[in-house]
Amino acid sequence: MEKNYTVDLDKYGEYPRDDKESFIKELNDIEEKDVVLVFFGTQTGTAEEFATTFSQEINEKLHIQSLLYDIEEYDMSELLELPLYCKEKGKNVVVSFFMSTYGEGEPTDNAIDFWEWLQNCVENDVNEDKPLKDLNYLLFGLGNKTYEMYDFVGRELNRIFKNWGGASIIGEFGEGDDNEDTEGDFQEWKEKTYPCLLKYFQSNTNVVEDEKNLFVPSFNIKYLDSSNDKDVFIGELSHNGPRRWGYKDNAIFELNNSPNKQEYDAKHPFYAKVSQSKQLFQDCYDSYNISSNVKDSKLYDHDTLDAKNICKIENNKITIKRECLHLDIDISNSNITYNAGDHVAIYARNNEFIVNELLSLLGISDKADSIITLEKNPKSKSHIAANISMPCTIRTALTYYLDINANLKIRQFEIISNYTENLEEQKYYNNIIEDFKNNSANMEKYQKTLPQLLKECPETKIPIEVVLGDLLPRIMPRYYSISSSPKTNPNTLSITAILVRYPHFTTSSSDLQLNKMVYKEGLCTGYLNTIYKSLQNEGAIEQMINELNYEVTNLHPPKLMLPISIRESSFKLPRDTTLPIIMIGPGTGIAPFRGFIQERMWEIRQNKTVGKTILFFGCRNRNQDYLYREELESLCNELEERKNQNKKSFELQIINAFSRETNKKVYVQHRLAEHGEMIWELIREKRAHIYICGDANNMAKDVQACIENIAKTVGGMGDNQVNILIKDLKLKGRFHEDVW
Ligand SMILES: Cc1cc2nc3c(=O)[nH]c(=O)nc-3n(C[C@H](O)[C@H](O)[C@H](O)COP(=O)(O)O)c2cc1C
Repeated sequence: MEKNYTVDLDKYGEYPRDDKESFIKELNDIEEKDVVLVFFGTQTGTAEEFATTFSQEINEKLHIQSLLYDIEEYDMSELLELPLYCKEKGKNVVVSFFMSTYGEGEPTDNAIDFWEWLQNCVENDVNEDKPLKDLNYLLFGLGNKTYEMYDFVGRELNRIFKNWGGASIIGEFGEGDDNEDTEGDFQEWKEKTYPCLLKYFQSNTNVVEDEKNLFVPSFNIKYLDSSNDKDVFIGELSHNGPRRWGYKDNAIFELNNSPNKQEYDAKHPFYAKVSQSKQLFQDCYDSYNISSNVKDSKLYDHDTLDAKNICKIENNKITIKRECLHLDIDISNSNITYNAGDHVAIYARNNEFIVNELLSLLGISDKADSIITLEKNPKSKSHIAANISMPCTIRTALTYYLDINANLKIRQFEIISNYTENLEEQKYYNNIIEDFKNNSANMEKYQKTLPQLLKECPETKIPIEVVLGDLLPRIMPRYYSISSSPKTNPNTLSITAILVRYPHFTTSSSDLQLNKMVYKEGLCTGYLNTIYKSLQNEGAIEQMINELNYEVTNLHPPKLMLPISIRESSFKLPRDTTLPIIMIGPGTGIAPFRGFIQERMWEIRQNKTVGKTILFFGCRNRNQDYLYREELESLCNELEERKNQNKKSFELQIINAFSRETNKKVYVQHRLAEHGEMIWELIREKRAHIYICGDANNMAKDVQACIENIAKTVGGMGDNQVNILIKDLKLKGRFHEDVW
């Protein structure tokens, strides 16, 4: 496309990378004059789901063309050119953003380039020019109010756009609070936004909500009779093309087409062998009361989820086993490096049994291994990109690309409701949609996955192109704090994962009464558990190697290997090893601290001077869920012995809070308060670093409040001084949080 409009872009600085697409070019390729551009910045997929819903709904319900974009893939500096381009071409464009906040008020990984560029522009003070003065925008920020920097990215973006002269077409911006009800917030925002959009585009269409069969699938499915092996995706994420695995010298390795040594990153994870895995809890259970409106509490799904061994129902109570896994992941020959405190991304896949179950419920078991592609449906105005890498088999799409384990959201119920002729089922879907409109919190009742819903509503027949193209979100990587130090073993990286399991109650479509118990497993921890269990079988690895074959319809990534990549974190030990550290990490919050302690042990064995190292750890009971107890005790003994032998040693103090050992609930913050004087001395006089890891909702806040209280009671500070102290500690990198 020839650009015959000019803006002096030089002074705004280069966009961070030059491999970006041009959205102006794509805008130019379509005939429509009125267009909404929809960008999303997401880490775990919520912003993408909202952006997709928004984009689809304005196509379907408002009949306005929209284009949906992953912000990472586009040169966002074109925003500055957009007003002029529109003027010249007579286009009417609204840009919309769905942006999540991560870390401590940071952008998501896919928004980093955009964010860097924006910051650079702000530093260069371009707002003098009001470069966006003819740009109309919409913004929905996603965050969680328990974080200090709530919706920082959304708020900051709104501030910058306003400064640059942009105009929000609804006069404000939306925010979704994950701590309360993001979906409800989104619904409210849409209700305000849709009439404004129609008004803006002077459209005569009304928002059509209740008309049936409005939904037009975005794609048609095409079955490929045969396909070149090399083109068929078998579950890999990389844009660089399919991967193959081979086996040589006792090791499985990736057969790489490129002669260069492979660099592994988020788009191309490394398939790592799990070299060791073990259970860390003993006899630990969670108990839930079964409410009186559950008519028939019996276990369901027990074949696929091993429920009989995990849950018990007795006396109106359901008891679910708590388990925590330790996995050592082998990263030798990968070139991967990490630091203690970094995160590892794990790319989970769906449970094989549930995939088979879904295939059967969809009535397409016979087509599971057919190679397909999705092609744009000419009848649809939708411009969404499919969430799967194509061509691939239907089984591959449902195993590796699409999250079939996620609870359905309202938009999905709306789509599904188009695909049943059964009056009971229709009534059921209408009820859910109505209930949600009355109060979005009602969705709590309808937490179910697609396979669960199809079991309840067998007359619902959703075409596979809708399931693959419109219905299911993509599987997003899950992040874990690494629980080891590379200093101890550069070829191993460990994770500590508590298995996510909780009870669910299903309804039957005919009476809307809760009537069956289902126990639900988290996607990634369920996957880790499958690997753990498989590795307990003798000969598991040999069997996996035998399964590596080269028939395209049978090809899959090695089943027992974990696709991983590293995400750097600012949660780091002080470079000066002599400084004391205070670590507070109950439950799996201990993970990075295991790495920190390993690293300090390594330092001392190298004869370095290491400062006082204190860990506050909390759990229920020392005999059930005290993570790494033996290991920690043995390290304390080793240090004691070093002292006795007049070798260099350091003080490792483990202070425990066991919440269920006595009648009184004791948590880490209580133990912290008991040691107030020592904590204060370490902070004020010894330049200690403080680290908090674990639950963001309660623990992290209570711990910070406790430290503030120590500053007041022991340090004699007033409220103002305490605020300054905490800000100062954060600024100087002496107060770190890794919370979720
Ligand atoms: C590790 C982590 C850090 C987070 N940091 C923040 C934050 O600083 N501010 C905020 O408002 N929300 C924060 N959140 C909450 C997310 O923004 C929120 O859950 C959002 O809905 C996620 O959207 P996504 O699925 O599109 O990534 C954080 C969440 C996690 C897991």
